[in-house]
Amino acid sequence: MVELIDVKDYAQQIAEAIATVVKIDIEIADKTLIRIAGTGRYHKGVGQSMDRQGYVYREVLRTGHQFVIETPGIHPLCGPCKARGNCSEKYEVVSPINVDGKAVGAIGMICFTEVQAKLIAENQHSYLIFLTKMAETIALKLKEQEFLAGLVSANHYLNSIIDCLDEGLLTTDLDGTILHFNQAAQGLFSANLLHPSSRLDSLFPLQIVAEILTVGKSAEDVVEREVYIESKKNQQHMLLRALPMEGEGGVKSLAVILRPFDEISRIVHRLSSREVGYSIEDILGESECMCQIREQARVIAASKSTVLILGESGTGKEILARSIHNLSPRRQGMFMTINCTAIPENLLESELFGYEDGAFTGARKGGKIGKIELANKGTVFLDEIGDMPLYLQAKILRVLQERKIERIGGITASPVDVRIIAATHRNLEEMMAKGEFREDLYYRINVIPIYIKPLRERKEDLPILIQHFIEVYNQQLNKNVHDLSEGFRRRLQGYAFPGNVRELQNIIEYAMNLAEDSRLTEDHLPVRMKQEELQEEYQDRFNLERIERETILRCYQMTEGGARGKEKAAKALGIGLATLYRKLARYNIE
Ligand SMILES: Nc1ncnc2c1ncn2[C@@H]1O[C@H](COP(=O)(O)OP(=O)(O)OP(=O)(O)O)[C@@H](O)[C@H]1O
Repeated sequence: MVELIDVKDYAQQIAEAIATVVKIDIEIADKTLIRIAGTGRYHKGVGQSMDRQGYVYREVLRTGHQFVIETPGIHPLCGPCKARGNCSEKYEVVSPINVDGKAVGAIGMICFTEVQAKLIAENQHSYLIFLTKMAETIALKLKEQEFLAGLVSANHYLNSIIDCLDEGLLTTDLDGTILHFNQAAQGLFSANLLHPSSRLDSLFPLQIVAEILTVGKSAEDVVEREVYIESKKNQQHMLLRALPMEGEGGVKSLAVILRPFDEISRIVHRLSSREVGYSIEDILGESECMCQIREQARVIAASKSTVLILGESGTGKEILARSIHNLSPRRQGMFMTINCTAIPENLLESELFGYEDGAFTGARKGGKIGKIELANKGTVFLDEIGDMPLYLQAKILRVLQERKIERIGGITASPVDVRIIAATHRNLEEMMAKGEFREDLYYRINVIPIYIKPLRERKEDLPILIQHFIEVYNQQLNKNVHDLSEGFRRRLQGYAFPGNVRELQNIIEYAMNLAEDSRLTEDHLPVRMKQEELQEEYQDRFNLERIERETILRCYQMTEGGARGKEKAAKALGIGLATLYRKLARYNIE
């Protein structure tokens, strides 16, 4: 809030101007009765309190009205004054200085001679109007000062808001001269590079500057480009966004916003990671293989070394890779899955490495960042690496060796800090032997190999996995299944699960959809499983030939052997001697 004292110099000028014209002394006080301006004998007392003699002023401030005192010293208002009856003043006119209807001070004309007093008395009306106008002039100055102070504080406020931003923000006119910038922007550039009136082309490459300035031509265009800024400490990879600032009369300036690229990846990761937040505890299984894998994942998570996960489709290679990432110090970074089979070969390279502006016909303007670069400070999961074409294997090898990435059409390689986890269901050694997989890459990625056995070789994991998927689908399908028929169990136990855990999950989902009560039975199994011949173990258990061979062997072993033994065995088995000889030969028993 601006006070009268804040415009005291102006008040003094007004007081002196009036005094010069009317040849009468002027005295101005604020609302606390401090003399803030004065001429003649009052000049000395500027800054002092009028508390003990300013009784007329006090009344003017209280009422907000103008007062004319024709008999100072004996007027009733002068009652408490110590100069009462002995006052040197001859005539006094005091006007309030009103701001928004409130008296914030008072201005008075004080006569010390009879001549002055007579002059005012004879022209009282004109003098009163004049003094009122002067009071209004001071009040206006005060309002103006208040308005300016408001502007200054709004400006401070806006500056502190833009200084709060983590993003670098700068504004420029349509010719590329910098108008304004925030602290974050200043922190980005080398000393003295960024200052009011510096030029955009001293901060960014000419091509980017040209693109930024095109934004000024239309209020709708926005330009987004990657830039590398030579900052105070090092080179910084930033995303630049330029947009027009619409003002009165159209676009007169542009805003340029700079964000660190890493941060963008982190945001993408935060937004996309919710459904993929696997932890190592989500990898179920009591088999020795699974227990060892969980243990190994915990140990290797902290390292940066490449991991190669081997296993058939659906064994959980991807969830293992995600768990390793989530256990690692890189978990704040991105987990980027690249399925080398799913992406057409001609697109895979640009997906992985990105490209520069104009790298090839049809390339997007401004270029494109590749997935490996996007995952900087995170993990890249190269799924089905066995399906990666040989020429790309060479490029991946370079990333692993040099920790640098070069975009298609690029001339320089930029550093990239990613951990690679590769996976495949294929036999890379066989592929290597046939020349389908690079030997050097194989040894680079095979630093920490992890093999996940197929589900049929770790059937002891079945109960916990079945239980888990039943719980999942009880929730999803709003069911209450908690029991399995013996037949259901036996079918699953005997099944070979060519699709591994993924197939088991599908089977349970299917059965849960059909289940009408709390029990899953054989009837709920997919047709392919019901039609399936009894599976390996089952087949094996009831295989007649095997049983016959074992019976003959056990029986013959109980005899003393030789011709006599064979006779005894044939008799015990209830078959002829010739049949026994035939079967012994067939089953290779001797
Ligand atoms: N040990 C496990 N515990 C819990 N769920 C598992 C396990 N293994 C696999 N799954 C589940 O099986 C499905 C397939 O897993 P995932 O995609 O990780 O397998 P993959 O080996 O990467 O398959 P592909 O090679 O076909 O890509 C997922 O739904 C996953 O949650």
